[in-house]
Amino acid sequence: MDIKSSHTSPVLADPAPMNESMLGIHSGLLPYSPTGTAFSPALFLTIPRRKPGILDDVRSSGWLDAMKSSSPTHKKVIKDSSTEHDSDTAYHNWMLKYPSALASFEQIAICAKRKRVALFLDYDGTLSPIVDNPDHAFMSNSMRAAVKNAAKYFPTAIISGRCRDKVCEFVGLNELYYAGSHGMDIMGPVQPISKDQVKCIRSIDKQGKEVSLFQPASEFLPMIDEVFRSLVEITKDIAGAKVENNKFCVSVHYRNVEEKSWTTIAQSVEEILKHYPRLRLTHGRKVLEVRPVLNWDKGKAVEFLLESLGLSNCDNVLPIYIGDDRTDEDAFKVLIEGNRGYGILVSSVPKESNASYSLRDPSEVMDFLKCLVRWKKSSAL
Ligand SMILES: O=P(O)(O)OC[C@H]1O[C@H](O[C@H]2O[C@H](CO)[C@@H](O)[C@H](O)[C@H]2O)[C@H](O)[C@@H](O)[C@@H]1O
Repeated sequence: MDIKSSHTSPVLADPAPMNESMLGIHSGLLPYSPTGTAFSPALFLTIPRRKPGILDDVRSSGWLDAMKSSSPTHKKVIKDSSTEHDSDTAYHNWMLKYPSALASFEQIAICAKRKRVALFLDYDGTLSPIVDNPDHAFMSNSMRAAVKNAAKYFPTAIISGRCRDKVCEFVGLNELYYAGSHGMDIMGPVQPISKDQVKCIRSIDKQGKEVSLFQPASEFLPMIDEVFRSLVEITKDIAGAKVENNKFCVSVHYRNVEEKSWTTIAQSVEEILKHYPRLRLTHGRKVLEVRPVLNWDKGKAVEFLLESLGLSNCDNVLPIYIGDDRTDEDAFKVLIEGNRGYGILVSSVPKESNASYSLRDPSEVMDFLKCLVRWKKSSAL
C-alpha cells in the first residue's frame, strides 16, 4: 500500500501485483473527517469523492482479477514436464532479483555483524502453511521451537492480519510481542512517551507483565462488529464462504467457494461496503479483507514496535521482516526505503515485491530462523 499525496490529503493506493490489472479498492469510499478521536489526525486518510450512488461493477473494478490471482503459492496442477520446466526456469530467474535468504545467509550475516537483529514475522503462510480451514492453520511444534529459540536472541514480534488473541493462541509463546488486525492491535513493551502523540493504554498481560496496548482503530469496533454480522448474513447461502471477525478488520474467505460464485461473493461484499464509506477493502490470499480507512498498516506497526523497543533511529539495529502476503509489502517497503533492514518474501512462485530476499515456504523460514540462532551463538564465542 502506498500513501500518495493528492493535493492536501494522502490517498490510499495498493500496488498492482505481477500480472494483475488493479486491486479493487471499494468504489464508494467517500471523504470523512474523524471526530472525537484521541489519535493523531495523520492516522486518518481522506479518500477522493466518487460520483454518489454509482457502484462499479465488480468485474470492471478489477475485483475478479485480483481474486483470481490472490493465492499465487496455490500452484495450478502441472500437466506436463515442459510446463514444470518453464515454471522452474521462471522461479530461478525471479530468484536473481529476490535471492534465497538461506543461500545468501553469509551476506546477511555480514550486514548483521555487530548489529542488533529485530525479527518481525507474519503468521499465515509464513509460520504456518496455508490450509483450507483458517481455524486449522496450526503451526508445527518444530516451528514453535525455532521461533522460541530465535526470541531468546532477538526481540521478536508477530504481525498478523488475524485478531491478536487468535494469533497469540496459535503461536502460544509468551516471550514475543504481538500485533493483530494488520497492526491495528499491538501489545508491546511499555513506552515512556510516544512522539506521535498516539494513545497507548497500559495493561497487564496474561503473565502479569505490564504492557502497552496500541489500538488506533478502536473507535471502529462497533462498526466492524456490525459489518461482520451483515457479511455473515449476506454470504450465508454461498457454499464455502466464511467470514472471520479479526476485531479491527473482517476477512471474507473464498478459498472453498467455487470460482463461478466469486462474482456473487464480491458483489455481496461491495453491497455491504457501500454503506460504510469509512471502511475499505484489500485483497489477501483467497480472502477479501475489510478494514478501516486509516493510515496504519504492517509497515507502521514495524516502526511503532521498533520505537517501543528503543530500536528506532539506531544504525546498529537490523530489522528483518518475513512475510508472504500483500499486506506484508507495507513492512518490506518501510525497511527497503529507509535502507533499514531486510524484507524476506515467502513465495514458491515469482511475485513482484518490495522484499530484498525470498524463502520458498514455511519450512525454509524455519531453517532461516535456525541459521540466525546458530550465527548469533557462534558470533558470541
Ligand atoms: O497476516 P497473516 O497472519 O498472514 O493473516 C492474513 C490472513 O490469514 C488467514 O487467512 C489465510 O490463511 C488461511 C489458513 O491457511 C487460509 O485458509 C486463507 O485462505 C488465507 O487467506 C486468516 O484466516 C485471515 O483472517 C488473515 O487476514
